[in-house]
Amino acid sequence: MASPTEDLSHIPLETRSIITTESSDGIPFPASPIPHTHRTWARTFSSRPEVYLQPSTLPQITKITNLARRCRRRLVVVGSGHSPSNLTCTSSWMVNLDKYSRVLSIDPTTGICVLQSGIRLWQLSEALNKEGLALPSMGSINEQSIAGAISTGTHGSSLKHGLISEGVESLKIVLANGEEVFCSPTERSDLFRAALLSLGAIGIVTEVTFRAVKAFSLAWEQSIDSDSKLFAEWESKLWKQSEFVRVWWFPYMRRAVVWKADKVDENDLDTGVVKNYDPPTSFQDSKIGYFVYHNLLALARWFPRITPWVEWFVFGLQYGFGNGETTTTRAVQPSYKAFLLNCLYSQFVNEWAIPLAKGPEALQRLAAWLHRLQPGDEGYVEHKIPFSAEGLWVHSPVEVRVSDTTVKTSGERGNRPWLDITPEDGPALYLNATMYRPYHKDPSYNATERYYEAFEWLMRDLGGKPHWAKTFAVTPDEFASKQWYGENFHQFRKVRDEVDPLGMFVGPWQRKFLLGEPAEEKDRLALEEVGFEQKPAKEGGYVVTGHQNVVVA
Ligand SMILES: Cc1cc2nc3c(=O)[nH]c(=O)nc-3n(C[C@H](O)[C@H](O)[C@H](O)COP(=O)(O)OP(=O)(O)OC[C@H]3O[C@@H](n4cnc5c(N)ncnc54)[C@H](O)[C@@H]3O)c2cc1C
Ligand SMILES: O=C1O[C@H](CO)C(O)=C1O
Repeated sequence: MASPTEDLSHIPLETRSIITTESSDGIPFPASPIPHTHRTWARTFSSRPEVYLQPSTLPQITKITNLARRCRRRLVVVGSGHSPSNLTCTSSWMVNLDKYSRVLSIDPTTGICVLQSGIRLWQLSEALNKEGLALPSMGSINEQSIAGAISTGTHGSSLKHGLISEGVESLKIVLANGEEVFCSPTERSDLFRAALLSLGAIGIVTEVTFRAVKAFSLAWEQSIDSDSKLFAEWESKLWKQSEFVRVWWFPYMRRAVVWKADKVDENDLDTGVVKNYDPPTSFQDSKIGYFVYHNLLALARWFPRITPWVEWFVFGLQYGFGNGETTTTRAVQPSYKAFLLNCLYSQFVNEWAIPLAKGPEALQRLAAWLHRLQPGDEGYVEHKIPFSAEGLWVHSPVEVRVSDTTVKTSGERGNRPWLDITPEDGPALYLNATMYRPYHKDPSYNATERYYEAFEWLMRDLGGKPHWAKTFAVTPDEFASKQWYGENFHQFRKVRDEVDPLGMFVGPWQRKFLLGEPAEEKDRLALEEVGFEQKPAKEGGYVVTGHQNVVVA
């Protein structure tokens, strides 16, 4: 690494001179020599950090933290930038751990692996597979860093599993004072429960000890059928029929795809009784299907009324126009492949967790609202949503998934994140309302805002809480309210304030949703970043700009 003064000509002189003075220790300050533009996966937000850092050693991470304090800068750690909100945006210092991503050890017998926290889930899956191991459960993609997936409460879909973070045995985290500390369910468990879902507000998670499971293949099948069948089987069978079950619901067709998967017996695979095979290429996985759907979505920006027809046409080609057995697709794939979903285009996603039993009511009320059903209409239920759906057309599917965080995690065991959004006393249902942004252009006629306003109203009415990573319009008071997190929210705050009293890991997102606005400007934290301004970007989405707090208490 060349001398910081040569490399960092794009950063303010004042900061540069501190960095230079502190650089006689021989530890490189791993900053990008050129300005970096950070973009979220969906390109909904971008920002220009003052410095972009990719450390590859612990001393470098420690040095960054110490220098950020000296230079009075906020630090943001970014994984793969897959969180859809402006959570990872900053004009201050951004740290990415793609070069701090080694597997430090794997024990094939116990499944315990020790990981540098920047490792992406696809890299981890590859490394585990070589040792005959796998992740116990996964969400729809494998691009996330392990730390990023943990930090927002990422989940898959299974009643036998909770959040991805339930496999975490212990963590190491570099705190704002530059020290790396260890935490686990039995050592500093308050810190552990905060760091397990930290939204970047606690420190830099540097090392993750994770319990993997024996590698497995999944025999999966999916069929499309009427949603009334789904509701009829909800309690008795739907979510219990296989270890992994996920559903995609199509509100205009009133149909749903059920995907279910079970582990294949190891002996059957070894002896060749069962063989891995991929499913046929689906419409949306083909170049033509991808292109056709993208353009139909673009057309629907101008002619939203065609949206139900687009849904029928595209998903008919994708899953079949009939119902039931004739639409079934099957495959047997290694787990790291079977879980993956083609997420297609830039999108907004608004996802909430509600108690599982409320699922049929949620979907029936949402359908009644979207279809503007009147008493006497087939499928009518009273939706009670106090907003109009007149002239509103929305995209599909709504992703319908489950988890049960009560099986392996709890406060008593010391491994339930303080900010876990799922019920503490039973299984959770996640509803994820997707709105695509064809060619990075938002749907027209305020469709997203209107849809999400109603969707969120309904989710609240059913006792839900929003997924931390995604889009939501929630007031800070709601997060801090008794009904939502009880004491847990305050426990998180207490730990946070103790380990980061100067606000090195606080930006406008954390301020708004986790800390709440201070009574007076002088009460802001010395290192926090403030004042996000969002301006429309030429490429679509928003450019986010913030600045360091200058009012030092
Ligand atoms: C296409 C797509 C599919 C998705 N599928 C699912 C799904 O199936 N289920 C689900 O629950 N979610 C899903 N998500 C959401 C996704 O899993 C989360 O947003 C996850 O946090 C992304 O990981 P990341 O590495 O990109 O983290 P980022 O988005 O970069 O960061 C997320 C948070 O983690 C913090 N962070 C990252 N690294 C560290 C670290 N080392 N130390 C401390 N804090 C850190 C960041 O500061 C930030 O607050 C999906 C998102 C997309 C775009
Ligand atoms: O946020 C998410 O995006 C995909 C859906 O496209 C998914 O499964 C999420 O969760």
